[in-house]
Amino acid sequence: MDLMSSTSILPLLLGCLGIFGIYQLLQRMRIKAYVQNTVVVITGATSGLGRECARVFHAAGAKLVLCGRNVEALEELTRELTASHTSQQTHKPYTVTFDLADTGATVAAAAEILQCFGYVDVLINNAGISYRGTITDTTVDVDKRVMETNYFGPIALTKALLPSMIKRKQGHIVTISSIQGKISIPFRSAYAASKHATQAFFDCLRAEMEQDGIQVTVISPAYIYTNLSVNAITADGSRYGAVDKNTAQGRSPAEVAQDVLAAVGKRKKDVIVADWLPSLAVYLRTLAPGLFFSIMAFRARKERKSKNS
Ligand SMILES: NC(=O)C1=CN([C@@H]2O[C@H](COP(=O)(O)OP(=O)(O)OC[C@H]3O[C@@H](n4cnc5c(N)ncnc54)[C@H](OP(=O)(O)O)[C@@H]3O)[C@@H](O)[C@H]2O)C=CC1
Ligand SMILES: CCCCCCCCCCCCCCCC(=O)OCC(=O)COP(=O)(O)O
Repeated sequence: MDLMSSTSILPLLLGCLGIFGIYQLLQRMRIKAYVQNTVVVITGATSGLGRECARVFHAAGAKLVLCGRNVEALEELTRELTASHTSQQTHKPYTVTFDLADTGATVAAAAEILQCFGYVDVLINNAGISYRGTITDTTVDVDKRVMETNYFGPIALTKALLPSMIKRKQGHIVTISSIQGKISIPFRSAYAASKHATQAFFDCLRAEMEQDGIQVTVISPAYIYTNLSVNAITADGSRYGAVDKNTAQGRSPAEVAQDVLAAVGKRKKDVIVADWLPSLAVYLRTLAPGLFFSIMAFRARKERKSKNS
């Protein structure tokens, strides 16, 4: 009987593994076919997740337009990508420099971006800044600065590029939000608000653009080991300047960039890129809000106490 069941289970297991392998292969082919030779614009390409996305999409054969404020960093990345050798046919990236917090500059940059290859297939709104502070100490100017970069900048760029996508009846808007676009964590008010606004805007956009054949993907990662906390602004607008423990324990940006590529290639609408705890927190916020709020209040008390001691 044992022999019978093991001889019938083994081929079944091998069959399942084979089907899974074929499925994975087909998925990879689908992603590659979607990205190869497509024009992909990446904001915040000078560091962290944006730079890794540039590497991953370049290696997949995309035609890149790399955006940021730091010309030298963009040029250095372009040199690195141009010198890299893969079996895949790759394309030399263009660079466009502008400050997303400046709406006029962003709209002008959109025209420059369109001139690079004549059209845009995929826009990845990745650039962003973080923030740390108590609400009572934070000036409204700081709230506005975070919103300018994380919300108004990406929506201005998206609005400026949309007409050409609508004309072509083709395009894909990708936005890097955060778990903090779904749940709010104490002492991150401006950041969480900007990411919640981002989630809301791009959810509306997805519905409005469906008839025009334009895809919208919102990606919400948990902690990634980048310079985000170093560049974060504080209650008085000064730079935070340190790597937080949570950030240092986060996933590698190269790994998350692979998840971004997969989400784009599979035309996902909304993706959480996180381990079980942040994912559970998102569900808890919806299913047991009272419990979630108590946990956040406890977290705030604990953090305040450790700062004061
Ligand atoms: N790190 C994390 O734990 C997580 C990050 N995210 C999100 O991922 C995205 C990328 O962040 P990450 O790579 O971690 O952080 P980094 O600080 O490493 O990168 C941020 C990028 O945004 C650009 N940027 C910032 N301000 C502006 C501006 N005003 N105009 C133009 N570009 C600007 C920076 O370019 P410049 O050279 O011009 O400064 C830089 O390239 C952000 O949207 C962030 O919110 C989401 C969840 C977790
Ligand atoms: C059994 C119940 C468990 C409920 C657990 C609630 C615990 C809440 C954990 C919340 C983790 C959220 C992680 C969010 C990570 C994230 O998005 O941070 C990335 C950033 O956006 C960067 O932010 P930073 O704060 O580093 O500037």
